[in-house]
Amino acid sequence: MVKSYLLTVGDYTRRLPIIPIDETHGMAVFVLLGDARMTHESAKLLVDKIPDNFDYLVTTESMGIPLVHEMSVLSLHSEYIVLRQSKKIYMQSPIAQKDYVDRWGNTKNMYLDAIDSKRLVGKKVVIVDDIVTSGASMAAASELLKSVGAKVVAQAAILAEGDAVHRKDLVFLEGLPLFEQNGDDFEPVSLD
Ligand SMILES: O=P(O)(O)OC[C@H]1O[C@H](OP(=O)(O)OP(=O)(O)O)[C@H](O)[C@@H]1O
Ligand SMILES: Nc1ncnc2[nH]cnc12
Repeated sequence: MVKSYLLTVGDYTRRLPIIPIDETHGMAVFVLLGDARMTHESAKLLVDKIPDNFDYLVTTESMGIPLVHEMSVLSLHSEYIVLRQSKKIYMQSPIAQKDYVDRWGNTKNMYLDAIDSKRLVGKKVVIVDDIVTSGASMAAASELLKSVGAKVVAQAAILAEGDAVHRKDLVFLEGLPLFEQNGDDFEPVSLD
């Protein structure tokens, strides 16, 4: 019985609080933003696992941003691309991946600045995120990138949560279980 979950990535261990996500399930909350050591460690390990030969790392805001920044520095790529969750006034002709359904059942959009889309035509990209759960964000990013002519050569995340551990098309560092509620406590759902 646990109310927190100990996660180790490389040399660092974090105690993740478990919160209820519905009446019967819980999730261990992994917040990368602000954790410079974990970001650096994860970036170092992920860079070693993705193909060497790519043009851009791409992420969806927001938690993936520090990670792709660090991975770009480590892999000697001077630029990276961020897909936005809202349309910004300064975006010129933003390209939208519309109405994808996230794992909470919410309808979301994803936007790419047309300036970035021009840079991506025919380029090899690696999509990076902090965590993949339902895969909805990664799938929407992949569709959007392919629609502008980029070639997705790998998909990578620090954590694969729940059933995402079984994905063969995902490079990841660690599995993170989902949890079943048992009274006031939570038990991890097996990742097997
Ligand atoms: O595989 P999925 O079910 O799509 O879940 C994973 C996504 O959820 C989180 O992002 P969120 O949309 O919560 O935004 P954030 O990065 O700003 O926290 C996380 O950073 C991933 O992008
Ligand atoms: N376990 C988790 N912690 C924080 N954000 C998430 N988004 C999806 N799964 C998450």
